[in-house]
Amino acid sequence: MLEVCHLAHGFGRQPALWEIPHLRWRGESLVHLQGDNGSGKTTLMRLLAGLEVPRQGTVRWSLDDAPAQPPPCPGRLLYLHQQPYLFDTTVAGNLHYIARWNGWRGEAMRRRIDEMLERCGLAEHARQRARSLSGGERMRLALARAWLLSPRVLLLDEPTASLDRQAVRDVAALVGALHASGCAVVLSAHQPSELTERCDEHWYIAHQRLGVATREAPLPA
Ligand SMILES: Nc1ncnc2c1ncn2[C@@H]1O[C@H](COP(=O)(O)OP(=O)(O)OP(=O)(O)O)[C@@H](O)[C@H]1O
Repeated sequence: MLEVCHLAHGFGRQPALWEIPHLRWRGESLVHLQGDNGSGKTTLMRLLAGLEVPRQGTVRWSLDDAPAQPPPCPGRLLYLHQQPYLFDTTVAGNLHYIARWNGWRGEAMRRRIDEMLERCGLAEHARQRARSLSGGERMRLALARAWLLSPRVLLLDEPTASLDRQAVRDVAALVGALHASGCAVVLSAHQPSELTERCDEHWYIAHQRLGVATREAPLPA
C-alpha cells in the first residue's frame, strides 16, 4: 500500500511542479502514469522511490504487512531508469552478480539464471557484453535483474522510450509476466502502446495535479 499526503515538489525557486493532496494505492495493479514532457513524471517516480526528498508532504509505503515507512524500501521497491545502468560484464554476468548478492549459490543459482535468461529471451546473448546489447535487449536484461530481486513494487521510467514495435511488444510481455508473478508496477510512457494497453489503472499529471482515471471520470482528452 502506498499513501501520499500533501506532496508538492519543485526545484530551486521554481513553483511546485504539481500538488498531490492525497493518493492511496493498494499496490497491486499495473499503472500507467502519463503527462506531458516536463510535467514531472520522473520526479514523481523518484520521490516515490525515495531518490528525491519532497519539498513538502509525505510518501509512505507499507509492503508485505510491514509498518508504513518512507522510501527507500530496499529490495521491495525498485526504480528503473529508462537507460538502465548495466555492469560492464556479460549478460549472464549481470544476472550472476545480482543473484549472488541476493543470496543464491551453486546449482540453484545457475538454474535460476538460466531460467531468467530464457524468460527474457536472452539465452542466446548470455556471453555477449551487456553494454553491446540493443535498447530493447538492455531493458529486458534490466527487468531480468530486477526480477531476480523479487521486488514487491517496480517503478519503470519510460521503459519503452525509443524502442521499435517488436521491442515494445517484448518488453510489454515481460512486464506483464512480472506483474502476474505478484509485482505491482507503475510505469511512465508517452505514447499508447502494447505496454500501456496492459495497464489496468491510469494516473495522469495535468494542470499541476495528479489525477487517477476511473470509469466515471476517464482520462482527459
Ligand atoms: N535536478 C533538477 N534540477 C532542476 N530542475 C529539474 C531537476 N530535475 C527535473 N527538473 C525539472 O523539473 C521538470 C520536470 O522534470 P521531469 O523529468 O520530472 O519531467 P517528465 O514529465 O519526466 O519529463 P519527460 O516526459 O520529458 O521525461 C522539468 O522542467 C525539469 O527540467
